[in-house]
Amino acid sequence: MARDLERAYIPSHPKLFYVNFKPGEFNSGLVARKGFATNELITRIEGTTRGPKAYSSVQCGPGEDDHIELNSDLLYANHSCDPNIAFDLSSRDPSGWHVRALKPIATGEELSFFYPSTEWEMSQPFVCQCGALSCLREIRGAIALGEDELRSRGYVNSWILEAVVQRDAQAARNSRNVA
Ligand SMILES: C[S@@+](CC[C@H](N)C(=O)[O-])C[C@H]1O[C@@H](n2cnc3c(N)ncnc32)[C@H](O)[C@@H]1O
Repeated sequence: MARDLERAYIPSHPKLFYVNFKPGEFNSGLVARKGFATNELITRIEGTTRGPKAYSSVQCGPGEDDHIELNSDLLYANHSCDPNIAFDLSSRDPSGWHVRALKPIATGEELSFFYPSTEWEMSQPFVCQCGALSCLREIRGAIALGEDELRSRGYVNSWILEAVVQRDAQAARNSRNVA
């Protein structure tokens, strides 16, 4: 399958990054074609379409229907527990959605973001192979994480933080009611 995709591949952002196709399912990744400085805008997130939640979609808000397909090489950005880019979709105006660097990135480095920073509950949870010292191992989405854990990964979209705060406040109310 990766072979067929590779044969038909037309880079969407040829000056910024490319897809490193690897054999097998879900093994490919996105690689920087140039260096980026911390906080540098890498690209705006444009040309997206709304769709159902899927392994390929990115959550763009708190609603059930707030999922987009990226329709570009950004699809191949893998998850890392120690990410070097952020998918920032917190703006109410989609023209403000963008990808930026969270740390200095060298040419040839893989670009990866922290999936729970956009996803409340992954459609396809997986065992993480990012290799980071701080690896969480099982990636299920923000639903499985505490606020501090989320905040420690560089960037979290606003509606994810709000959902975590609401969940924790509800849990605190419930435990007070039981006591
Ligand atoms: C949107 S795709 C990312 C591109 C994918 N690697 C590919 O080749 O199509 C998301 C899927 O990639 C895989 N993936 C992404 N990051 C991963 C990681 N850190 N460890 C293991 N699998 C990962 C998972 O199967 C996940 O459902």
